[in-house]
Amino acid sequence: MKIAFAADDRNATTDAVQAFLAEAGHEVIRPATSVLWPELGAAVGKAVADGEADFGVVMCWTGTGTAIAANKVPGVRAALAWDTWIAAGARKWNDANVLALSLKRLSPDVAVEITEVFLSGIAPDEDESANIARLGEMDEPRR
Ligand SMILES: O=C[C@H](O)[C@H](O)[C@H](O)COP(=O)(O)O
Repeated sequence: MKIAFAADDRNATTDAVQAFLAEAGHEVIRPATSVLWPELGAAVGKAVADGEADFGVVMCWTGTGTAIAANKVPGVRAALAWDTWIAAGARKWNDANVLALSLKRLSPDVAVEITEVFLSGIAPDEDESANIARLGEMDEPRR
C-alpha cells in the first residue's frame, strides 16, 4: 500500500517504523516539508484525504499533536494508538485512516507491532452499521 509518513523527531522508534514500512513492501511517501507537528500532521492528512496515500502514519513526542493536526483535514480519521488492541479497534470501529504514534513512549518493537496491526486491520463491515452511521454523522459540520 501507499503510506504517507512523517515525524517531528528521529530516534530508534521512528527508524524502526520506517524500516518496517519499507520491509513490508509499502510505498512510503513523505508529503511533509516541515518537521513542525501541526504542519506535518496536516500534510500527511491531506495526502490521505486527497487519495495520494492509502493510509498515513504520523509520529511526534506524544503522538497527540500530529493526530490533532491530521484530524483537522476533512476526511481524515486519525487515531492515537498505544497498543495493538487500540490500533485494531481504530480500524474496525472508527475506520481510521491515519495512525498516530508516540515516538517517546513506544519502544521500537511495540511501535512496529502497532503499525503492522493497524495496516492489516479490517474496516467496519455490515455488522458495524451503527458505527458506520456514527462515522457518517461526523461528516456534517458541527458548528
Ligand atoms: O503533540 C506534540 C508533540 O508531542 C511534539 O512532538 C512535542 O510537543 C515537541 O514538539 P516541539 O519539538 O515542536 O516542541
